[in-house]
Amino acid sequence: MKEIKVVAAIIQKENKILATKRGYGEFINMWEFPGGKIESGETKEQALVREIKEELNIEISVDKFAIDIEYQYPNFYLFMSCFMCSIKEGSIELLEHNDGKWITKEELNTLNWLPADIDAVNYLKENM
Ligand SMILES: Nc1nc2c([nH]c(=O)n2[C@H]2C[C@H](O)[C@@H](COP(=O)(O)OP(=O)(O)OP(=O)(O)O)O2)c(=O)[nH]1
Repeated sequence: MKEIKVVAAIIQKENKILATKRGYGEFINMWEFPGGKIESGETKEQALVREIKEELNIEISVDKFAIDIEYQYPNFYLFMSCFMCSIKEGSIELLEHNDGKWITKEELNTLNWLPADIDAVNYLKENM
């Protein structure tokens, strides 16, 4: 079974976090935390900073580890590390997603999240 290693950014601003909607592929129109696959030679933090620049055109600071998630999808096994982040510079442009919104803890349950993200959503319900 193929394994993929991904990093995801839970970007916080005041009491909200950023959710983004996938704009293409197998999971189109489901909500996620922006991020992507770790490339060889990168640390998780480096991968996250690179992915967020590519996807949202902002500079982030990676502030704190949040949660590690493992999830078996039908065609791959996912390892995903999530970090609490904040915006250092720039304003968001959705370069790869088709929607994005700042949501409160109470709104977490209103979105159709990728299945692996349920653990991160539960983490946020306890920790944001
Ligand atoms: N970025 C991100 N990916 C997630 C989350 N939850 C989740 O199951 N994934 C999965 C979906 C993708 O299969 C994988 C992330 O890979 P990716 O963002 O590079 O997307 P992709 O598969 O479209 O990659 P590519 O074809 O562009 O190389 O992890 C999440 O919250 N954020």
